[in-house]
Amino acid sequence: HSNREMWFRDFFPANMCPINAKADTFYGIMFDAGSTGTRIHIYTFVQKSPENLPELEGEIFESVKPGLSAYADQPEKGAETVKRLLDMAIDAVPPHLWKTTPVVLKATAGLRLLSEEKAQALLLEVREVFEESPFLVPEDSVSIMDGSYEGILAWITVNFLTGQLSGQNQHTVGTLDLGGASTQITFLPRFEETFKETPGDFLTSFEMFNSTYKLYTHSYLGFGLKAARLATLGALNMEAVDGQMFRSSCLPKQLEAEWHFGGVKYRYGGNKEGETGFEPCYLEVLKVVKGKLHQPDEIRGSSFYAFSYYYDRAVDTNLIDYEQGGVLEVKDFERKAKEVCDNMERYNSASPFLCMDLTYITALLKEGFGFRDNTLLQLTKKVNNIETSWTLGATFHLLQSLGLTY
Ligand SMILES: Nc1ncnc2c1ncn2[C@@H]1O[C@H](COP(=O)(O)OP(=O)(O)O)[C@@H](O)[C@H]1O
Ligand SMILES: [Ca+2]
Repeated sequence: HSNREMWFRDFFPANMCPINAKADTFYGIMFDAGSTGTRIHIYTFVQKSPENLPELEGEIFESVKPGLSAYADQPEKGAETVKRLLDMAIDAVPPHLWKTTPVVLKATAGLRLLSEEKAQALLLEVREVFEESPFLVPEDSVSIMDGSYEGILAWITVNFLTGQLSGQNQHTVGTLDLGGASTQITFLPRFEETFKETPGDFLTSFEMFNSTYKLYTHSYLGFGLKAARLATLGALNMEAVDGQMFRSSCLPKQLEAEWHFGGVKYRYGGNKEGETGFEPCYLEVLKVVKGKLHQPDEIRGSSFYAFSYYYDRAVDTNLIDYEQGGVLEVKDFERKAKEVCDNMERYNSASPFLCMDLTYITALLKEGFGFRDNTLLQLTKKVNNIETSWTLGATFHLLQSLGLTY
């Protein structure tokens, strides 16, 4: 707009100015290619004045299952799922803003676990879908995200949404993300001790909104909930063994079934003659986590935000409400694990993996990260109606790199 057209701006409060209402709205499209599903987040921002940060106005969210890695041998079909989601953005973004709206896809642990060749074939097909769209396709718009970014960006999202990244008196909160194939822990250390006793590759400096944050973050590949199921069954990285039956005391005795993950078929079942229940199950699961994770002393007493499968399993067992979320203690997961595992017949109609999943979450929190029984977990799916996902942090980072914000 020329200055002449905008002369009346000064006569209106910014948010009532008739031109402001639309002229300074812009969009960002971020795809989360997770191991269990692909999701599109279309964010709307409003730049109310040039000297302030743009404000997040809203989000449109949609998802499909399974994830891209399920199309390891049909990359074109995989990219087709992305195209269908991108069509939503065509409807959501006004046509005159298409060519300035960036679109980016970041894949997480599902693609990290595929062979380089298969992963690249998928990414290439997705890139073609983007190039054929009317949106702005930045360099490197389709990639596998580094695990440490996954944690950092989720931390940025949660702390931005809870208002901890603006103004003084920042009381940031740590984040726990439990995906299908990997799990992340991220927090801002308060004690010098933590920096001293932490391996260097668990610490990253990150710049956002004119501040530098030195964060503790790590992504454990193969420690997501579904990968942990395979590890517990002894089936992780066992692609070669066809038709083998994997048994566990964490599954209903009479169960025999098949399961597809990452394009591989697994047969699994309960301990027909042997033991079942929480005690033997906990011992099995313990083998997967014990001694495998770094335990920062500082986190033992502090509270964390937890989402993804922590949230889903807490909902499944009525520990929290699906809409509201809630606050739990680590020991609540253990109590539920015992209840479910020691009464497996009663929970048969739910997922046969419920006992194993809850037991794994308990072991991961206690023996993996070293949390106390009474550590508080804030379970949230949305804050102010925005999904608590790394995608928002990634979109801020993207806007920053495009010079649209700082
Ligand atoms: N928009 C979302 N925000 C936060 N978590 C989500 C969202 N969509 C799905 N999830 C959760 O992510 C978990 C699945 O992890 P996923 O992202 O597929 O695997 P990974 O992170 O290991 O690649 C599920 O618990 C699912 O509820
Ligand atoms: Ca994820």
